[in-house]
Amino acid sequence: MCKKSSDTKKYTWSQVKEHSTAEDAWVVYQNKVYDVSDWYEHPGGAVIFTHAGDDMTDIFAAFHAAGSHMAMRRFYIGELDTTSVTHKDEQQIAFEGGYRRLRSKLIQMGMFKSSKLFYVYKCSFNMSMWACACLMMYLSSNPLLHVASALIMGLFWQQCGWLAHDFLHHQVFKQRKYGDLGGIFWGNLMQGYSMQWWKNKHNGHHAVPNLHNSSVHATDGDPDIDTMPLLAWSLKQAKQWREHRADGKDSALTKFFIKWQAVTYFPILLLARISWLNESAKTAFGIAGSSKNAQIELERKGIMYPKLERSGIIVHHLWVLAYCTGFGRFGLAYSTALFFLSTCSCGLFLALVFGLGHNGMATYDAETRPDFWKLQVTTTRNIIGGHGFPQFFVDWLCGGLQYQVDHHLFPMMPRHNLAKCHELVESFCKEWGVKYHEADLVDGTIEVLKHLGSVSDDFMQEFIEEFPAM
Ligand code: HEM
Repeated sequence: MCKKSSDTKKYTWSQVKEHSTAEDAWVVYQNKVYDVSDWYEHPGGAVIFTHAGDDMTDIFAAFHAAGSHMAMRRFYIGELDTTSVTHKDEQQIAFEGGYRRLRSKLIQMGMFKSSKLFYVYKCSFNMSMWACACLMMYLSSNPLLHVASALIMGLFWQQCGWLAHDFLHHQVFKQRKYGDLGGIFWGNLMQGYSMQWWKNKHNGHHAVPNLHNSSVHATDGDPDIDTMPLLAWSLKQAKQWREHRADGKDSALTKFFIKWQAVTYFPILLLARISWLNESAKTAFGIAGSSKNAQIELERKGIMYPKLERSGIIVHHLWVLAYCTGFGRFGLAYSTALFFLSTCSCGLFLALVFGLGHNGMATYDAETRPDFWKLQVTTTRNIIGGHGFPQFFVDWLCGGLQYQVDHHLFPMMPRHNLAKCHELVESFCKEWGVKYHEADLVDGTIEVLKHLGSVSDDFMQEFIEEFPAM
Protein backbone atom coordinates (compact mmCIF):
# COMPACT_ATOMS: atom_id res chain seq x y z
CA MET A 1 0.00 0.00 0.00
CA CYS A 2 1.09 3.55 -0.61
CA LYS A 3 2.17 5.30 2.58
CA LYS A 4 -0.34 7.97 3.65
CA SER A 5 0.37 10.19 6.60
CA SER A 6 0.33 13.85 7.57
CA ASP A 7 3.79 14.27 6.03
CA THR A 8 2.68 12.80 2.68
CA LYS A 9 3.63 15.27 -0.03
CA LYS A 10 0.80 17.06 -1.84
CA TYR A 11 1.07 18.33 -5.39
CA THR A 12 -1.15 20.75 -7.24
CA TRP A 13 -2.51 20.04 -10.70
CA SER A 14 -0.30 22.74 -12.22
CA GLN A 15 2.77 21.11 -10.64
CA VAL A 16 1.80 17.78 -12.23
CA LYS A 17 1.36 19.46 -15.62
CA GLU A 18 4.93 20.76 -15.49
CA HIS A 19 6.23 17.17 -15.74
CA SER A 20 5.01 16.30 -19.20
CA THR A 21 7.99 14.89 -21.09
CA ALA A 22 9.43 11.38 -21.27
CA GLU A 23 12.53 12.48 -19.34
CA ASP A 24 10.43 14.18 -16.67
CA ALA A 25 7.08 12.40 -16.47
CA TRP A 26 4.53 12.50 -13.66
CA VAL A 27 1.20 10.74 -13.97
CA VAL A 28 -1.91 10.72 -11.80
CA TYR A 29 -3.94 7.63 -10.94
CA GLN A 30 -7.00 8.02 -8.71
CA ASN A 31 -5.60 11.24 -7.21
CA LYS A 32 -2.20 9.73 -6.47
CA VAL A 33 0.92 11.08 -8.15
CA TYR A 34 3.61 8.84 -9.69
CA ASP A 35 6.97 9.76 -11.14
CA VAL A 36 7.67 7.53 -14.16
CA SER A 37 10.40 9.71 -15.69
CA ASP A 38 12.50 7.90 -18.27
CA TRP A 39 10.77 4.54 -17.62
CA TYR A 40 11.21 3.14 -21.13
CA GLU A 41 11.41 -0.32 -19.51
CA HIS A 42 7.64 -0.13 -18.83
CA PRO A 43 6.19 -3.43 -20.22
CA GLY A 44 3.78 -1.42 -22.41
CA GLY A 45 6.70 0.75 -23.60
CA ALA A 46 6.88 4.45 -24.41
CA VAL A 47 3.08 4.77 -24.73
CA ILE A 48 3.14 5.62 -21.02
CA PHE A 49 4.57 9.05 -21.89
CA THR A 50 1.46 10.03 -23.87
CA HIS A 51 -0.01 10.71 -20.43
CA ALA A 52 3.00 12.46 -18.87
CA GLY A 53 1.73 15.45 -16.87
CA ASP A 54 -1.83 14.11 -17.02
CA ASP A 55 -4.40 11.84 -15.38
CA MET A 56 -3.93 8.25 -16.53
CA THR A 57 -6.73 6.64 -14.46
CA ASP A 58 -8.93 5.64 -17.39
CA ILE A 59 -6.28 4.76 -19.94
CA PHE A 60 -4.62 2.59 -17.28
CA ALA A 61 -7.89 0.70 -16.74
CA ALA A 62 -8.28 0.29 -20.51
CA PHE A 63 -4.93 -1.45 -21.01
CA HIS A 64 -3.89 -3.35 -17.90
CA ALA A 65 -4.46 -6.77 -16.41
CA ALA A 66 -6.07 -6.95 -12.97
CA GLY A 67 -3.28 -6.54 -10.43
CA SER A 68 -0.96 -4.45 -12.65
CA HIS A 69 -1.55 -1.41 -10.44
CA MET A 70 0.66 -3.15 -7.84
CA ALA A 71 3.60 -2.25 -10.09
CA MET A 72 2.87 1.44 -9.46
CA ARG A 73 4.03 1.44 -5.84
CA ARG A 74 7.68 2.11 -6.52
CA PHE A 75 6.81 5.23 -8.52
CA TYR A 76 4.53 6.82 -5.90
CA ILE A 77 5.61 10.31 -4.82
CA GLY A 78 2.52 11.83 -3.19
CA GLU A 79 -1.13 12.87 -3.36
CA LEU A 80 -2.87 15.22 -5.74
CA ASP A 81 -4.29 18.32 -4.05
CA THR A 82 -7.82 17.88 -5.41
CA THR A 83 -8.77 21.48 -4.59
CA SER A 84 -6.26 22.56 -7.25
CA VAL A 85 -8.15 20.68 -10.01
CA THR A 86 -10.13 23.64 -11.30
CA HIS A 87 -10.61 22.48 -14.88
CA LYS A 88 -13.33 19.99 -13.86
CA ASP A 89 -16.74 21.18 -12.65
CA GLU A 90 -19.26 19.00 -10.76
CA GLN A 91 -20.92 17.93 -14.00
CA GLN A 92 -17.60 16.68 -15.38
CA ILE A 93 -16.78 14.80 -12.16
CA ALA A 94 -20.23 13.16 -12.23
CA PHE A 95 -19.73 12.24 -15.92
CA GLU A 96 -16.35 10.61 -15.19
CA GLY A 97 -17.88 8.75 -12.24
CA GLY A 98 -20.68 7.57 -14.56
CA TYR A 99 -18.41 6.05 -17.17
CA ARG A 100 -16.25 4.39 -14.53
CA ARG A 101 -19.40 2.80 -13.06
CA LEU A 102 -20.41 1.65 -16.54
CA ARG A 103 -17.06 -0.08 -16.88
CA SER A 104 -17.56 -1.90 -13.54
CA LYS A 105 -21.04 -2.92 -14.66
CA LEU A 106 -19.64 -4.41 -17.88
CA ILE A 107 -17.06 -6.37 -15.88
CA GLN A 108 -19.82 -7.74 -13.62
CA MET A 109 -21.85 -8.70 -16.68
CA GLY A 110 -18.91 -10.89 -17.79
CA MET A 111 -18.37 -8.84 -20.95
CA PHE A 112 -14.57 -9.14 -20.74
CA LYS A 113 -14.67 -12.96 -20.84
CA SER A 114 -13.93 -14.47 -24.22
CA SER A 115 -15.71 -17.36 -25.90
CA LYS A 116 -12.95 -19.77 -26.91
CA LEU A 117 -15.40 -21.47 -29.26
CA PHE A 118 -15.89 -18.20 -31.15
CA TYR A 119 -12.14 -17.80 -31.61
CA VAL A 120 -11.68 -21.47 -32.65
CA TYR A 121 -14.30 -20.83 -35.34
CA LYS A 122 -12.67 -17.54 -36.45
CA CYS A 123 -9.16 -19.03 -36.58
CA SER A 124 -10.37 -22.13 -38.48
CA PHE A 125 -12.32 -20.02 -40.97
CA ASN A 126 -9.24 -17.91 -41.57
CA MET A 127 -6.95 -20.88 -42.10
CA SER A 128 -9.48 -22.29 -44.60
CA MET A 129 -9.18 -19.06 -46.62
CA TRP A 130 -5.40 -19.47 -46.64
CA ALA A 131 -5.61 -23.13 -47.69
CA CYS A 132 -8.12 -22.26 -50.40
CA ALA A 133 -5.92 -19.47 -51.84
CA CYS A 134 -2.81 -21.72 -51.79
CA LEU A 135 -4.61 -24.67 -53.40
CA MET A 136 -6.01 -22.47 -56.18
CA MET A 137 -2.51 -21.22 -56.95
CA TYR A 138 -0.97 -24.70 -56.74
CA LEU A 139 -3.53 -26.71 -58.69
CA SER A 140 -4.75 -24.30 -61.35
CA SER A 141 -3.12 -22.89 -64.46
CA ASN A 142 -6.01 -20.50 -65.16
CA PRO A 143 -4.94 -16.82 -64.75
CA LEU A 144 -8.45 -15.84 -63.64
CA LEU A 145 -8.25 -18.29 -60.76
CA HIS A 146 -4.81 -16.92 -59.90
CA VAL A 147 -6.28 -13.42 -59.69
CA ALA A 148 -9.15 -14.72 -57.53
CA SER A 149 -6.61 -16.52 -55.33
CA ALA A 150 -4.54 -13.33 -54.88
CA LEU A 151 -7.66 -11.40 -53.85
CA ILE A 152 -8.60 -14.14 -51.35
CA MET A 153 -5.04 -13.91 -50.01
CA GLY A 154 -5.48 -10.13 -49.64
CA LEU A 155 -8.68 -10.71 -47.68
CA PHE A 156 -7.00 -13.44 -45.63
CA TRP A 157 -4.24 -11.02 -44.58
CA GLN A 158 -6.84 -8.44 -43.70
CA GLN A 159 -8.67 -10.96 -41.51
CA CYS A 160 -5.33 -12.01 -39.93
CA GLY A 161 -4.98 -8.35 -39.00
CA TRP A 162 -8.19 -8.44 -36.99
CA LEU A 163 -7.24 -11.71 -35.30
CA ALA A 164 -3.75 -10.49 -34.36
CA HIS A 165 -5.45 -7.34 -33.07
CA ASP A 166 -7.75 -9.37 -30.77
CA PHE A 167 -4.91 -11.52 -29.44
CA LEU A 168 -2.60 -8.56 -28.83
CA HIS A 169 -5.27 -6.55 -27.04
CA HIS A 170 -5.54 -9.61 -24.78
CA GLN A 171 -9.19 -10.10 -25.66
CA VAL A 172 -8.77 -13.86 -26.18
CA PHE A 173 -6.53 -14.85 -23.25
CA LYS A 174 -6.05 -13.04 -19.96
CA GLN A 175 -2.54 -14.59 -19.82
CA ARG A 176 -0.39 -11.99 -21.64
CA LYS A 177 2.03 -14.59 -23.01
CA TYR A 178 -0.67 -16.61 -24.80
CA GLY A 179 -2.03 -13.43 -26.38
CA ASP A 180 1.47 -12.49 -27.54
CA LEU A 181 2.03 -15.94 -29.06
CA GLY A 182 -1.31 -15.72 -30.90
CA GLY A 183 -0.21 -12.29 -32.14
CA ILE A 184 3.10 -13.68 -33.42
CA PHE A 185 1.30 -16.49 -35.26
CA TRP A 186 -1.28 -14.28 -37.00
CA GLY A 187 0.93 -11.18 -37.18
CA ASN A 188 4.50 -12.26 -37.91
CA LEU A 189 4.06 -15.69 -39.52
CA MET A 190 0.87 -15.23 -41.52
CA GLN A 191 0.91 -11.46 -42.17
CA GLY A 192 4.60 -10.56 -42.10
CA TYR A 193 4.24 -7.83 -39.47
CA SER A 194 6.22 -7.47 -36.27
CA MET A 195 4.20 -7.90 -33.10
CA GLN A 196 6.36 -5.37 -31.25
CA TRP A 197 6.09 -2.79 -34.04
CA TRP A 198 2.32 -3.24 -34.09
CA LYS A 199 1.95 -2.95 -30.31
CA ASN A 200 4.01 0.24 -30.14
CA LYS A 201 2.08 1.89 -32.93
CA HIS A 202 -1.38 0.61 -32.11
CA ASN A 203 -1.30 1.12 -28.35
CA GLY A 204 -0.01 4.65 -28.97
CA HIS A 205 -2.95 5.22 -31.28
CA HIS A 206 -5.39 3.93 -28.64
CA ALA A 207 -3.94 6.15 -25.93
CA VAL A 208 -4.33 9.36 -27.96
CA PRO A 209 -6.55 8.79 -31.04
CA ASN A 210 -6.54 11.65 -33.58
CA LEU A 211 -4.30 13.76 -31.34
CA HIS A 212 -1.70 15.80 -33.21
CA ASN A 213 1.96 15.70 -32.19
CA SER A 214 2.80 18.61 -29.88
CA SER A 215 5.34 19.87 -32.43
CA VAL A 216 6.46 18.92 -35.88
CA HIS A 217 9.54 17.17 -34.44
CA ALA A 218 7.68 15.36 -31.61
CA THR A 219 6.16 11.86 -31.77
CA ASP A 220 3.78 12.13 -28.81
CA GLY A 221 0.53 12.17 -30.80
CA ASP A 222 -1.45 9.50 -32.62
CA PRO A 223 0.96 7.67 -34.99
CA ASP A 224 -1.96 6.78 -37.27
CA ILE A 225 -2.51 10.41 -38.27
CA ASP A 226 1.21 11.15 -38.48
CA THR A 227 0.84 11.02 -42.27
CA MET A 228 2.47 14.25 -43.45
CA PRO A 229 3.58 15.18 -46.05
CA LEU A 230 1.24 12.73 -47.83
CA LEU A 231 -2.05 13.46 -46.04
CA ALA A 232 -3.07 16.28 -43.70
CA TRP A 233 -6.00 15.79 -41.32
CA SER A 234 -6.25 19.45 -40.31
CA LEU A 235 -5.07 22.80 -41.63
CA LYS A 236 -2.80 23.19 -38.60
CA GLN A 237 -1.11 19.86 -39.33
CA ALA A 238 -0.56 20.88 -42.96
CA LYS A 239 0.94 24.25 -42.02
CA GLN A 240 3.09 22.84 -39.22
CA TRP A 241 5.08 20.87 -41.76
CA ARG A 242 6.69 24.12 -42.93
CA GLU A 243 8.79 24.10 -39.76
CA HIS A 244 10.81 21.28 -41.33
CA ARG A 245 12.20 23.63 -43.93
CA ALA A 246 14.78 26.36 -43.48
CA ASP A 247 12.77 28.81 -45.64
CA GLY A 248 9.55 28.10 -43.67
CA LYS A 249 7.64 27.45 -46.90
CA ASP A 250 5.94 24.39 -48.38
CA SER A 251 7.89 22.32 -50.86
CA ALA A 252 6.33 21.75 -54.28
CA LEU A 253 5.81 18.09 -53.36
CA THR A 254 3.96 18.91 -50.11
CA LYS A 255 1.73 21.35 -51.97
CA PHE A 256 1.00 18.76 -54.62
CA PHE A 257 0.11 16.03 -52.12
CA ILE A 258 -2.14 18.21 -49.97
CA LYS A 259 -3.87 19.76 -52.95
CA TRP A 260 -4.75 16.33 -54.34
CA GLN A 261 -5.12 14.35 -51.12
CA ALA A 262 -8.78 13.46 -51.67
CA VAL A 263 -7.70 11.85 -54.96
CA THR A 264 -4.47 10.24 -53.76
CA TYR A 265 -6.04 8.80 -50.56
CA PHE A 266 -6.95 5.42 -52.10
CA PRO A 267 -3.75 4.95 -54.14
CA ILE A 268 -1.77 5.64 -50.95
CA LEU A 269 -3.82 3.05 -49.04
CA LEU A 270 -2.97 0.50 -51.75
CA LEU A 271 0.69 0.77 -50.81
CA ALA A 272 0.17 0.79 -47.04
CA ARG A 273 1.03 -2.89 -46.55
CA ILE A 274 4.43 -2.47 -48.22
CA SER A 275 5.31 0.31 -45.80
CA TRP A 276 4.12 -1.78 -42.81
CA LEU A 277 6.20 -4.79 -43.95
CA ASN A 278 9.25 -2.56 -44.16
CA GLU A 279 8.73 -0.95 -40.73
CA SER A 280 8.03 -4.36 -39.19
CA ALA A 281 11.25 -5.89 -40.49
CA LYS A 282 13.25 -2.90 -39.22
CA THR A 283 11.76 -3.26 -35.72
CA ALA A 284 12.00 -7.06 -35.52
CA PHE A 285 15.64 -7.10 -36.65
CA GLY A 286 16.55 -4.20 -34.37
CA ILE A 287 17.51 -1.88 -37.25
CA ALA A 288 15.24 1.08 -36.36
CA GLY A 289 12.14 1.93 -34.37
CA SER A 290 9.20 3.47 -36.21
CA SER A 291 9.31 6.68 -34.10
CA LYS A 292 11.76 8.52 -31.84
CA ASN A 293 10.26 6.90 -28.74
CA ALA A 294 10.14 3.46 -30.35
CA GLN A 295 13.81 3.88 -31.28
CA ILE A 296 14.84 4.70 -27.69
CA GLU A 297 12.74 1.77 -26.45
CA LEU A 298 14.40 -0.54 -28.97
CA GLU A 299 17.86 0.56 -27.84
CA ARG A 300 17.04 0.30 -24.12
CA LYS A 301 15.14 -2.98 -23.91
CA GLY A 302 15.14 -4.55 -27.39
CA ILE A 303 12.08 -6.57 -28.37
CA MET A 304 10.35 -9.14 -26.19
CA TYR A 305 10.51 -12.21 -28.44
CA PRO A 306 13.40 -11.58 -30.88
CA LYS A 307 13.88 -15.17 -32.07
CA LEU A 308 10.19 -15.91 -32.55
CA GLU A 309 9.50 -12.57 -34.23
CA ARG A 310 12.42 -12.83 -36.62
CA SER A 311 11.84 -16.45 -37.59
CA GLY A 312 8.10 -15.69 -38.01
CA ILE A 313 8.88 -12.92 -40.50
CA ILE A 314 11.48 -14.97 -42.42
CA VAL A 315 9.13 -17.97 -42.76
CA HIS A 316 6.35 -15.59 -43.82
CA HIS A 317 8.39 -14.19 -46.70
CA LEU A 318 9.45 -17.70 -47.76
CA TRP A 319 5.89 -19.03 -47.97
CA VAL A 320 4.73 -15.86 -49.75
CA LEU A 321 7.57 -16.33 -52.26
CA ALA A 322 6.48 -19.93 -52.88
CA TYR A 323 2.85 -18.85 -53.20
CA CYS A 324 3.42 -15.93 -55.60
CA THR A 325 5.67 -17.99 -57.88
CA GLY A 326 2.94 -20.65 -58.14
CA PHE A 327 5.23 -22.93 -56.13
CA GLY A 328 8.05 -22.51 -58.62
CA ARG A 329 6.04 -22.51 -61.88
CA PHE A 330 5.66 -18.80 -62.76
CA GLY A 331 8.09 -16.27 -64.22
CA LEU A 332 9.31 -13.11 -62.50
CA ALA A 333 6.81 -10.63 -64.03
CA TYR A 334 3.77 -12.84 -63.40
CA SER A 335 4.84 -13.60 -59.80
CA THR A 336 5.52 -9.90 -59.11
CA ALA A 337 2.08 -8.96 -60.45
CA LEU A 338 0.44 -11.54 -58.16
CA PHE A 339 2.46 -10.26 -55.22
CA PHE A 340 1.32 -6.69 -55.83
CA LEU A 341 -2.29 -7.72 -56.39
CA SER A 342 -2.53 -9.59 -53.06
CA THR A 343 -0.46 -7.02 -51.15
CA CYS A 344 -2.27 -3.95 -52.49
CA SER A 345 -5.73 -5.48 -52.06
CA CYS A 346 -4.85 -6.32 -48.44
CA GLY A 347 -3.59 -2.76 -47.83
CA LEU A 348 -6.84 -1.40 -49.21
CA PHE A 349 -9.13 -3.79 -47.26
CA LEU A 350 -7.25 -3.13 -44.01
CA ALA A 351 -6.82 0.59 -44.28
CA LEU A 352 -10.37 1.15 -45.54
CA VAL A 353 -11.77 -0.24 -42.30
CA PHE A 354 -9.52 1.56 -39.88
CA GLY A 355 -9.54 4.68 -42.05
CA LEU A 356 -13.31 4.73 -41.63
CA GLY A 357 -12.84 4.24 -37.90
CA HIS A 358 -11.16 7.63 -37.34
CA ASN A 359 -10.35 9.57 -40.49
CA GLY A 360 -12.41 12.69 -40.93
CA MET A 361 -13.55 12.66 -37.29
CA ALA A 362 -12.52 15.28 -34.69
CA THR A 363 -8.77 15.88 -34.28
CA TYR A 364 -7.26 17.52 -31.20
CA ASP A 365 -4.12 19.35 -30.12
CA ALA A 366 -2.43 18.35 -26.86
CA GLU A 367 -3.76 21.49 -25.09
CA THR A 368 -7.38 20.85 -26.08
CA ARG A 369 -7.48 17.12 -25.40
CA PRO A 370 -10.77 16.28 -23.64
CA ASP A 371 -11.33 13.55 -21.02
CA PHE A 372 -10.78 9.88 -21.88
CA TRP A 373 -14.39 9.12 -22.84
CA LYS A 374 -14.98 12.19 -25.04
CA LEU A 375 -11.59 11.79 -26.72
CA GLN A 376 -12.31 8.18 -27.66
CA VAL A 377 -15.94 8.73 -28.73
CA THR A 378 -15.63 11.97 -30.71
CA THR A 379 -12.59 10.83 -32.70
CA THR A 380 -14.19 7.55 -33.73
CA ARG A 381 -16.89 6.33 -36.13
CA ASN A 382 -18.82 3.04 -36.01
CA ILE A 383 -19.62 1.27 -39.28
CA ILE A 384 -23.11 -0.05 -39.97
CA GLY A 385 -24.80 -1.92 -42.82
CA GLY A 386 -26.27 0.14 -45.66
CA HIS A 387 -26.07 0.99 -49.39
CA GLY A 388 -26.61 -2.71 -50.18
CA PHE A 389 -23.99 -3.99 -47.72
CA PRO A 390 -25.80 -6.19 -45.16
CA GLN A 391 -24.83 -5.92 -41.49
CA PHE A 392 -23.51 -9.53 -41.36
CA PHE A 393 -21.08 -8.73 -44.21
CA VAL A 394 -19.95 -5.51 -42.47
CA ASP A 395 -19.46 -7.51 -39.25
CA TRP A 396 -17.29 -10.04 -41.05
CA LEU A 397 -15.30 -7.53 -43.12
CA CYS A 398 -14.58 -5.19 -40.22
CA GLY A 399 -13.66 -7.95 -37.74
CA GLY A 400 -15.12 -6.22 -34.66
CA LEU A 401 -13.96 -2.75 -35.68
CA GLN A 402 -17.46 -1.90 -36.92
CA TYR A 403 -17.87 -1.20 -33.17
CA GLN A 404 -14.78 0.99 -33.23
CA VAL A 405 -16.17 3.45 -30.65
CA ASP A 406 -16.97 0.70 -28.15
CA HIS A 407 -13.67 -1.04 -28.86
CA HIS A 408 -11.77 2.18 -28.17
CA LEU A 409 -13.48 2.59 -24.82
CA PHE A 410 -12.86 -1.03 -23.85
CA PRO A 411 -9.96 -2.39 -25.95
CA MET A 412 -9.68 -5.63 -23.95
CA MET A 413 -13.33 -6.59 -24.54
CA PRO A 414 -13.65 -9.60 -26.91
CA ARG A 415 -15.20 -8.56 -30.20
CA HIS A 416 -18.16 -10.95 -29.83
CA ASN A 417 -19.39 -8.89 -26.84
CA LEU A 418 -19.14 -5.49 -28.51
CA ALA A 419 -22.69 -5.50 -29.95
CA LYS A 420 -24.18 -5.80 -26.47
CA CYS A 421 -21.74 -3.26 -25.03
CA HIS A 422 -22.64 -0.87 -27.85
CA GLU A 423 -26.25 -0.62 -26.61
CA LEU A 424 -25.11 0.52 -23.16
CA VAL A 425 -22.46 2.89 -24.51
CA GLU A 426 -24.88 4.50 -26.93
CA SER A 427 -27.50 5.13 -24.25
CA PHE A 428 -24.82 6.48 -21.87
CA CYS A 429 -23.67 8.90 -24.58
CA LYS A 430 -27.27 10.01 -25.18
CA GLU A 431 -27.80 10.56 -21.45
CA TRP A 432 -24.68 12.78 -21.23
CA GLY A 433 -25.01 14.51 -24.58
CA VAL A 434 -21.82 13.06 -26.12
CA LYS A 435 -22.07 12.85 -29.92
CA TYR A 436 -21.85 9.22 -31.02
CA HIS A 437 -21.32 8.79 -34.75
CA GLU A 438 -21.95 5.91 -37.13
CA ALA A 439 -22.09 5.61 -40.91
CA ASP A 440 -22.19 2.85 -43.52
CA LEU A 441 -19.22 1.92 -45.72
CA VAL A 442 -20.24 4.28 -48.53
CA ASP A 443 -21.32 7.31 -46.47
CA GLY A 444 -18.30 6.91 -44.17
CA THR A 445 -15.92 6.87 -47.14
CA ILE A 446 -17.60 9.97 -48.59
CA GLU A 447 -17.20 11.71 -45.21
CA VAL A 448 -13.47 10.88 -45.18
CA LEU A 449 -12.94 12.14 -48.74
CA LYS A 450 -14.96 15.31 -48.09
CA HIS A 451 -12.90 16.01 -44.98
CA LEU A 452 -9.65 15.58 -46.91
CA GLY A 453 -11.04 17.83 -49.64
CA SER A 454 -12.00 20.55 -47.17
CA VAL A 455 -8.55 20.50 -45.51
CA SER A 456 -6.93 20.83 -48.92
CA ASP A 457 -9.29 23.69 -49.93
CA ASP A 458 -8.46 25.55 -46.68
CA PHE A 459 -4.78 24.89 -47.24
CA MET A 460 -4.79 26.19 -50.80
CA GLN A 461 -6.77 29.27 -49.72
CA GLU A 462 -4.31 30.00 -46.88
CA PHE A 463 -1.45 29.42 -49.26
CA ILE A 464 -2.79 32.00 -51.73
CA GLU A 465 -3.31 34.50 -48.88
CA GLU A 466 0.10 33.90 -47.24
CA PHE A 467 2.22 33.68 -50.39
CA PRO A 468 0.25 35.75 -52.93
CA ALA A 469 3.20 36.31 -55.25
CA MET A 470 3.94 32.62 -55.81
C1 HEM B 1 2.81 4.00 -13.08
C2 HEM B 1 2.19 3.73 -14.23
C3 HEM B 1 2.18 2.39 -14.91
C4 HEM B 1 2.63 1.18 -14.46
C5 HEM B 1 3.25 0.83 -13.12
C6 HEM B 1 2.38 0.23 -15.52
C7 HEM B 1 2.67 -1.14 -15.45
C8 HEM B 1 2.44 -2.05 -16.44
C9 HEM B 1 2.62 -3.48 -16.31
C10 HEM B 1 3.11 -4.19 -15.06
C11 HEM B 1 2.29 -4.04 -17.50
C12 HEM B 1 2.35 -5.53 -17.87
C13 HEM B 1 1.11 -6.25 -17.43
C14 HEM B 1 -0.13 -5.87 -18.20
O1 HEM B 1 -0.16 -5.97 -19.43
O2 HEM B 1 -1.08 -5.43 -17.55
C15 HEM B 1 1.88 -2.97 -18.38
C16 HEM B 1 1.46 -3.14 -19.67
C17 HEM B 1 0.97 -2.13 -20.45
N1 HEM B 1 0.87 -0.80 -20.13
FE1 HEM B 1 1.34 0.04 -18.38
N2 HEM B 1 1.83 0.88 -16.58
C18 HEM B 1 1.68 2.20 -16.24
C19 HEM B 1 1.11 3.19 -17.03
C20 HEM B 1 0.65 3.03 -18.31
C21 HEM B 1 0.05 4.06 -19.12
C22 HEM B 1 -0.18 5.51 -18.68
C23 HEM B 1 -0.26 3.50 -20.32
C24 HEM B 1 -0.89 4.12 -21.54
C25 HEM B 1 -0.96 5.39 -21.81
C26 HEM B 1 0.15 2.11 -20.26
C27 HEM B 1 0.02 1.19 -21.29
C28 HEM B 1 0.32 -0.15 -21.20
C29 HEM B 1 0.07 -1.09 -22.26
C30 HEM B 1 -0.52 -0.76 -23.64
C31 HEM B 1 0.45 -2.34 -21.80
C32 HEM B 1 0.30 -3.66 -22.50
C33 HEM B 1 1.47 -4.04 -23.32
C34 HEM B 1 1.31 -5.42 -23.92
O3 HEM B 1 0.25 -5.88 -24.24
O4 HEM B 1 2.35 -6.00 -24.10
N3 HEM B 1 0.69 1.87 -19.02
N4 HEM B 1 1.98 -1.77 -17.72
